[in-house]
Amino acid sequence: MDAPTTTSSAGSDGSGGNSGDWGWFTPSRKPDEDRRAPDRRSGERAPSRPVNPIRPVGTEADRRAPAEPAPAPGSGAGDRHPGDRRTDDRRTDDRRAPGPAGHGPAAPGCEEHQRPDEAPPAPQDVRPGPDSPFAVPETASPDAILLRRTMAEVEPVSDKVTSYFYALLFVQHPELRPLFPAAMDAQRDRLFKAILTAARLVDDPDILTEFLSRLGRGHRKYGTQPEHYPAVGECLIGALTRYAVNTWNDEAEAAWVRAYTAISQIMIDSAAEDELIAPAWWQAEVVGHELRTHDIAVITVRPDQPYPFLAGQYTSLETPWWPRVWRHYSFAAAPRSDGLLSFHVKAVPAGWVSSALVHRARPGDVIRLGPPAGSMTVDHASDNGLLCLGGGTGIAPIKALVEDVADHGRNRSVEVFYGARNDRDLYDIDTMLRLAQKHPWLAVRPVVSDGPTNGLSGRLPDAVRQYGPWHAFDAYLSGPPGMIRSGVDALMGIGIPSHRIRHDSIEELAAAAE
Ligand SMILES: NC(=O)C1=CN([C@@H]2O[C@H](COP(=O)(O)OP(=O)(O)OC[C@H]3O[C@@H](n4cnc5c(N)ncnc54)[C@H](O)[C@@H]3O)[C@@H](O)[C@H]2O)C=CC1
Repeated sequence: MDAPTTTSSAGSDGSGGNSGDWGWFTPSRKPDEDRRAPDRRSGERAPSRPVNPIRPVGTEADRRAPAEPAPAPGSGAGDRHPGDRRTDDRRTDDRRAPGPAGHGPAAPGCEEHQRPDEAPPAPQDVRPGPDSPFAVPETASPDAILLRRTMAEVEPVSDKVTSYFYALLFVQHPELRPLFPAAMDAQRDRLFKAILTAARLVDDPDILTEFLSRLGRGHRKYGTQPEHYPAVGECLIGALTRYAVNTWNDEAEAAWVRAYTAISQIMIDSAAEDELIAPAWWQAEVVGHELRTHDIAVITVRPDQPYPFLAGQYTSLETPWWPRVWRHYSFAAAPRSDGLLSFHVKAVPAGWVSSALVHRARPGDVIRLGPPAGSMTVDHASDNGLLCLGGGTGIAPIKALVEDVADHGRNRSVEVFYGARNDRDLYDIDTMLRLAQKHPWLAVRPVVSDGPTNGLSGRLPDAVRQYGPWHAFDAYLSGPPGMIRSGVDALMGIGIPSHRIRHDSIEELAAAAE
């Protein structure tokens, strides 16, 4: 979320608070292909910890009750500065069920909940259409049909559902508030989106288990405990009950309770297994901070204990200045013998974490790292070449991949197209060209889209089309979401099949860019 999140790589720092791995899921691989933890001891399993059954919050009468227009903790008006760690303002006096008229918790931002004197919305046909993300496949199980119907109904009002969900959660369970960032802006839809993703995958147990296991492990760094899951489940059901007025009934509720119970169980079990082999987070001291442009820094850190990862992966990172706000960054170097890790960070407008890392962090500061994640890694069993497109700071994991190929000594052909808006933004070109001088199997081509250059002009995908042939190459893309989208289209257009194209989750990159 972040309080439960993840998948692919990153470098993401949108504005607002969030944490975690929620939105990062691209179901690209089956669990047996997951190479997330190179040193994971596969045989050892933690005993399953049964999840408590969840109990729906509220009653039929409550559903129609209005919300009291008071801000919920962390919801705008009531928010403190996100850096403020105080937790002494828990609204224990508000600890009551979402209640009869006038006593229910307000959704953040005082959103318009239904008033008691309003007629309930007329029942409508809310069956998901064929183009809906919640379209019901013919093979769907009865539970999946019920879940998808609910989702299709609440999706257009997901903002309200999410606000109400968090209002319920923080009023009913104030003890959970400190697990979340002080400012909830970006966090708000992460948890809910992840729940919906899980519910959508309910008929695909392999992918669902992979997603939830990653999520469960990723939640350890937020301090999530097994006993928190029923609380979240109750409030989820409470929010759905209120907003899925057309599709909610006993059957739907039972399906959601079953789904949520199964979801929680997988997350709890994977967290328990992970506890046996890895810390919930790593502390890392900043040992190098190099400002490459006015807004891009290369930061080197020393973890307090060994940090196993693969080149091409990313991690989540929390700074001391914005507690509980986690951002994703890719490792900018392959694993090193001295254990140091490096990141490329661009300060984006209203990006709290990125701005702090670029303009405030200094050697000696201590940050926290979550576990490694992402599947944009090199298949060392293949002889294919690597075609790499790195846009802006998206060059960071590409550099790590190049080093990884070099470390494996197989001299596979690697062709890097390094895109930037202008020459000045090619902040890592010297490093990349040095690598190319050292390794005859590596070619690096700078591509500048918005200004004069002595190199290639235009957009990365167009530049790639001018070269090739690429039929014996696997493709790796890293950069802004628009570049990934157009890059994937271009590569598929020139005949590279989708299973040989790797990139981080576009959804997450897009969310981070908001
Ligand atoms: N720092 C890190 O570790 C990582 C960062 N990222 C992501 O990379 C991005 C880097 O942002 P900036 O450096 O500001 O890059 P930018 O916005 O300056 O663009 C970099 C390159 O991508 C091209 N590009 C941008 N939009 C495009 C589109 N719609 N179609 C085709 N080409 C397009 C540009 O022409 C330029 O060549 C961020 O979204 C970040 O989340 C991705 C992976 C790792």
